[in-house]
Amino acid sequence: MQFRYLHQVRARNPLVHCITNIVVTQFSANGLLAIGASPFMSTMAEEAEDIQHFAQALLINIGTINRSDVEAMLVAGKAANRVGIPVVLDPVGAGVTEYRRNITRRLLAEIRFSAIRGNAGEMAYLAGVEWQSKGVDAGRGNGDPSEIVHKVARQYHCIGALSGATDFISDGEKIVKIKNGSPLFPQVTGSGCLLGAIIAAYLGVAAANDRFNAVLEACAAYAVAGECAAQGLDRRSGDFALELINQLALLEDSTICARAEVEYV
Ligand SMILES: Nc1ncnc2c1ncn2[C@@H]1O[C@H](COP(=O)(O)OP(=O)(O)O)[C@@H](O)[C@H]1O
Ligand SMILES: Cc1ncsc1CCOP(=O)(O)O
Ligand SMILES: [Mg+2]
Repeated sequence: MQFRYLHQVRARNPLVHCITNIVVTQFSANGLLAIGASPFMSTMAEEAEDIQHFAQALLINIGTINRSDVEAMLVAGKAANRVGIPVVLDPVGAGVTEYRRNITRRLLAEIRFSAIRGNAGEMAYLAGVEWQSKGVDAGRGNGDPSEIVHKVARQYHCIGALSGATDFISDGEKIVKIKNGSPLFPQVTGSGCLLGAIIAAYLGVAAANDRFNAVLEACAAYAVAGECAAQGLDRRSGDFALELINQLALLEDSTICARAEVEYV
């Protein structure tokens, strides 16, 4: 498989407007800088419309959402849809409380998302598949992740990306799995959220008819960077968080090409 989007991201330095959670804001911004994108973290409804006129992509992440964030997300999301830039949803903990279920329903009804990225629990909730999520973590379930991601992509007319030990990506027709990664990823809070931000950066440089490949490449690049970062670290998850940022900065399309284990399902 050819990998070419990382080069595009570095060449074009897309501005990614992130309305994200307070746990991960700095980590996400540093990860975006490392990959070659330009983060703009703003949660103000007052400027949310203006930003869409100069940003290349918008990320909406509901991890620690409050009332004013919801307002900013709706203003930003609708403006991004009007302007035509891609919008990514990270439905953190979407199904676990009535509050999050209501907000998720509203966002999905009022905004068209180009991609939705979540862990198995979050994506199973969106697909209406039985699953035991554990707060913001994936939890446990018997559902087939490839069916879940396919269902999310079909239902919301977007690219679905279900992350975990194996990542699954679908456009509602094709389904691909990526086996790269590291067990240190789930030991670092914000590692899923950063993937959502990087997907937004990749979509920010992709043509509208090539979004499946852009999301696939973003997931593969990120998982490969994690694999490189984990080398020799044993269980040192603190070092992994730092080294992941270093490896995103050092990553080359040729490394992704040599290491990525991508298979059609
Ligand atoms: N057990 C694992 N082994 C390898 N990679 C993993 C594992 N769990 C998650 N990942 C990787 O971690 C990144 C973040 O995904 P994930 O942990 O599912 O997100 P979240 O933090 O939202 O639950 C993805 O690149 C995924 O491939
Ligand atoms: C721990 C936590 N609590 C609310 S949001 C958040 C961050 C979740 O980040 P990620 O899904 O990337 O681990
Ligand atoms: Mg998450």
